[in-house]
Amino acid sequence: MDDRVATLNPNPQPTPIPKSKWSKPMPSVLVIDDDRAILALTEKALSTIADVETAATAKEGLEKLRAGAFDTVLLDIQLPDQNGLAVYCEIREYDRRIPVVFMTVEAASSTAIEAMQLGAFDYIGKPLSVEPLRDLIEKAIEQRQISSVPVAISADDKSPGESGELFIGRSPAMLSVFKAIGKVSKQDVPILIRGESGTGKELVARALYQYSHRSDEIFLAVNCAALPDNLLESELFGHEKGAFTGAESRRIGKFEQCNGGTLFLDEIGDMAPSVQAKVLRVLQEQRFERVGGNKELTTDVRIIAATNRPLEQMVADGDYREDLLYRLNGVTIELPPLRERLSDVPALVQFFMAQAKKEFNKPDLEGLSPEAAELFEGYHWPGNVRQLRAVIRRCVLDTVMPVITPDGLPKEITRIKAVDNAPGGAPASPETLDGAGLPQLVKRLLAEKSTDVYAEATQYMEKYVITEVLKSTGGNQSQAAEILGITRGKLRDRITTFDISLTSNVQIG
Ligand SMILES: Nc1ncnc2c1ncn2[C@@H]1O[C@H](COP(=O)(O)OP(=O)(O)OP(=O)(O)O)[C@@H](O)[C@H]1O
Repeated sequence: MDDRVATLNPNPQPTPIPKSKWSKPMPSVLVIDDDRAILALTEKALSTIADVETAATAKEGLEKLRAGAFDTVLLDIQLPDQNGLAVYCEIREYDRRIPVVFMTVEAASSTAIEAMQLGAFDYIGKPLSVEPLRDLIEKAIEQRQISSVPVAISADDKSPGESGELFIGRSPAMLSVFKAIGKVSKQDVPILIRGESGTGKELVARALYQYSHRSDEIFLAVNCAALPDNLLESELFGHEKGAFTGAESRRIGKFEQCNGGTLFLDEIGDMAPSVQAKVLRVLQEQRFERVGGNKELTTDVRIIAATNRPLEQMVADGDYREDLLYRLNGVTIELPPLRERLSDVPALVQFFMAQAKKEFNKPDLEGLSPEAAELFEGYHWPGNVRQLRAVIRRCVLDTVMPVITPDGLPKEITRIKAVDNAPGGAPASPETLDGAGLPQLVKRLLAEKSTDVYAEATQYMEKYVITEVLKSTGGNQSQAAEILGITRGKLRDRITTFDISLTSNVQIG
């Protein structure tokens, strides 16, 4: 280890990486309400996540909107000089991609519901509570960033400009991906993006949207794995009042809200059969019903879907509808894992290094030493580009030297040569697979300055839980799936992913 580093930092503690959730330094939010107390409250509540501008009338709000560049508008439903819906229509006219969140007095006023049918982002009831407000506005800002930060496709060194993102790739595999994006973005057909986690599927979705004929229309994203099945159905298709316990008013779903626009369905492999059937119908006929409703609604939405799941295998296991796979699979863009295109690593390193140097204000940092660069190009990157980006950010933040040497790299990268260089193979974990190993694992990962603590700890827990349940069923996978509350296909998927051996881990046979 380098002496100077040791002297400067004898007991290295991982330094928290500042959140750089947004591509711009600080997003901006416009709040329009005639109640001064609400303006003061929202300004204070949102000041940690955004620059907040306020306006007390519709006129003032619309003037400010046109003069500034806002990422979200928080709008009172009833203003002294104009009705909220009319104001919404003017905002929409100006830029229909700015998310608008309504503040309502009744739980769900008919105006708010009408506005959502026209594409408003959401509504929130008064009196406002700080946490839910902040969460909702964060979601709205994220939506705005996803749809409006330009994704520049680059096979060379061109800069993305001040606020854009660069989609890097020079390998033949990535050049084919770029070609495919160019070819299909203007065709109004559903597209399925496939690839492991962290390979850039969301970037492809955003590029497809931005180069499409619908680029001035709304773009909404739904992560199908993030919601339980019944909530996902209601999120996508909406529900009627009284459709289920807790459905106190009508709710507009994403398919209705996104009419005319593009809907990005992330993790489309993680949908219950009932939701799969409804999505298939929208794909075939552009028709659906709200949950608990019998009125047939039509929508004109372009679907871009993404998954990292083995859909063909899931069809074979009876966990996924073949007709839905067939519909989705018409146009597919396949993103190869980073280990299969290691020639992209130098350009990615250069790009993320430049970003991190700027962000952490380290203009004198020269880059990676040749030995460190070689390790980067020899590593198998199980977390793909997301992991590479996180490692670079961590290294840039932590280094006190002008050049990053192997000593400054996380152990999983330097260890790899000695431990396991097999493509896709995860480095061996010294912790035993009993629940007690978790604190030990987290401690080790922190000491190693890992940039993948969440994924590694979650995998450890998942592997532990699945192994224990399999033990309890004597290796019977159907029973185990039932007890775990997951499908057999998902269980099989996990057994393969975590390399759970029924003989050595579960001790069957
Ligand atoms: N080729 C690339 N060039 C530049 N940045 C990239 C590239 N690929 C991925 N990234 C960056 O890596 C991170 C992960 O990408 P993204 O979210 O698109 O992956 P994903 O495949 O959608 O992952 P998941 O399946 O986990 O949602 C993002 O910060 C993205 O900007």
